[in-house]
Order: sequence, then structure tokens, then C-alpha cells
Amino acid sequence: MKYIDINNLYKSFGDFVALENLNLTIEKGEIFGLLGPNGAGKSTAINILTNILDKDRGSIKVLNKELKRNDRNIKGKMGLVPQDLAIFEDMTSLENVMFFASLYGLKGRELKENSLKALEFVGLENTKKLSKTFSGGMKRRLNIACAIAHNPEILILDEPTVGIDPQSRNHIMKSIQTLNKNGCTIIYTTHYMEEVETLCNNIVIIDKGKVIANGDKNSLKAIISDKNKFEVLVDDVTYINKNELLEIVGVDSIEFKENKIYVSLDRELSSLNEFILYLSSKNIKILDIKSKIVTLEDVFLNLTGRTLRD
Ligand SMILES: Nc1ncnc2c1ncn2[C@@H]1O[C@H](COP(=O)(O)OP(=O)(O)OP(=O)(O)O)[C@@H](O)[C@H]1O
Repeated sequence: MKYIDINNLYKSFGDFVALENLNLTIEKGEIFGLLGPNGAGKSTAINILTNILDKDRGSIKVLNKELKRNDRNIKGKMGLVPQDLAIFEDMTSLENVMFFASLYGLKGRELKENSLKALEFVGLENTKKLSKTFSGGMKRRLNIACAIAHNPEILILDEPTVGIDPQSRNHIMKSIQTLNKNGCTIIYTTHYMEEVETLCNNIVIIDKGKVIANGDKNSLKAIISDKNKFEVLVDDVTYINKNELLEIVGVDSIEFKENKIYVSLDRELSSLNEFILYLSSKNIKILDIKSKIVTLEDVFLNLTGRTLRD
């Protein structure tokens, strides 16, 4: 069953087109991944969906009904974890969660009980300490607690793990999976493809306000199933010209990391031979070659010629 259906969503800021006829469908009960590099339009789409921003045109249907501005019923079913922390630093964790839950109409005992449960769920204690004393990871978890105390049917998380320690990241990943198992539909936006690969059933990759690929992770990877990826360790990359390598027939993408070259090659062509001949012609010593597993990052690189974190 479709929970959200977005059709031809268009938004510009002056001359700049942030969303160019975006189409997305989110099924009830799934963890939906919205993947794209910085500036792709993820937050713009989320902000329109949550009524923070007005669209220019297009349609958004929630549970088959066109989303109207300030529809309280639909808003009450949603929880938003915004990209920028939205907590009051001079309040305790419980005060923060109770404040946001009260905006959704919770009162009295239910307000306190739900807020305590949300804090426990994200692994935060109810202390007298003010939120400003919390670590970055704790603040991120509090940000999530504030969005779930009213038990939303759909939770939208806009890059919830930016700049946090691995322990908090793991905790957040697990919390999202548990919420989903308990019936909450999740929209997860990020530019960390590893998170999307771990969490999401369906994934849409957007770039420059447009969908460039969608499907589950296996069907997305199948887009480049005719490619082999290698990690080539060399003694020196100084004299390698990326453009010359890209001119070799069958060389699809090239990335450098220190003395390693990551190369994606067409399986059908003998481009590996040509690639090695090029390195030899420059007197570059190959120290090691490893075959690599294809990731969603490679899919993005293949489709756009850029990495997600360029
Ligand atoms: N209010 C605004 N005025 C002008 N331009 C804007 C505004 N909001 C967003 N943009 C531009 O629209 C584009 C899409 O921004 P958006 O925040 O949706 O991207 P994003 O995919 O969420 O990226 P990030 O991961 O960096 O947040 C960016 O180029 C951004 O500069």
C-alpha cells in the first residue's frame, strides 16, 4: 500500500531549480532511502513533505489524499528528525521531548510516560543535566526522541548521523530498525551509502533535483553488473593522468586514494590489459591488484561521474 506518492514535484529558488519534477513512492512499512550528494534536493523534498516549505507545483498524496497545507491530521502522523539539531540547549532531555510531544497534543500522564519511553528508546537517561552539556551523538539521539514520543506512523530522518561517533551511529541504526519492526514507516535521507545499504528496502538516488535511479539495492547494483571494479596499489600516482585513463575504451570511472587507484572497467572489453599497459608506459610499478565488491557509491559514480561526497 502506498503511504506517500510524490508526482512531478517542482521547486525553484529564484533561477535555481532545486527539484525538477521529482517522482517518488513510499510504501507503508518500508525503510525508504533517499540518497544523494550535498545539494541534491533531499532536504527541499523533505521540507515540502512536512509543510515547512511550499512547493511550486506537483502533487503529494499521503494515504491517497492530496496533502494540503497545514493538514493537522497528516502532520500528527508524521515525525521529523531535522538535519540541523532542533533542541533547546538550556532544557533537560525530558523537558525537550515533552515540549515537542506537547506540540502534537500529548498531555498529562501520557505526555510524561511517552517522553520517558522515547528517551529510553534512544538510550538517553533522564538526568537533570542541560542538553548543552551533551555530546554530539547524545544531542542527535535527543533530536530523534523529540520526533517519536507522539508515536508517528511515519518517521522522516534527514541525515541523522552527520558528525557523530560510531557508537551513537550504531545505536541510531538499531533504533530505526526497531521502530520499523514496530510498524513505523521510515524515510531516511543521507549521503552515506553504507547506511542506506544496511537499512533500506527501497532506495531512490537523486541528483540535481531529479531521480537518477531507483529500486532495491540489488537492482541498483545490477545497473552496473557489466562492470568489474579493481583496487590497484601502485608505487606513485604523481604522473598518472586521470583523463588519459578515462580515454581507454571500457574504463568507466577512476578514483584515487593515496597510492591506490579504484577503476571500474567494462567486463566485456579487454580494458584491464590496456589499463595495465598505460601504467607500464609511465614506468609505474603495480604493487597489488584486488577485485572489489560493487557498492551503491559505484552506482552513483557510474551514473554521474562524481562520488557522493565530491
Ligand atoms: N532557501 C533556499 N534558497 C536558495 N537556495 C536554496 C534554498 N534551500 C535550498 N537551496 C538550494 O537548493 C539545493 C538543494 O538543497 P537541499 O538542502 O535540498 O539539498 P540536500 O540534498 O538536502 O543537500 P545537503 O545534504 O547538503 O543538505 C542546494 O543547491 C541549495 O543551495
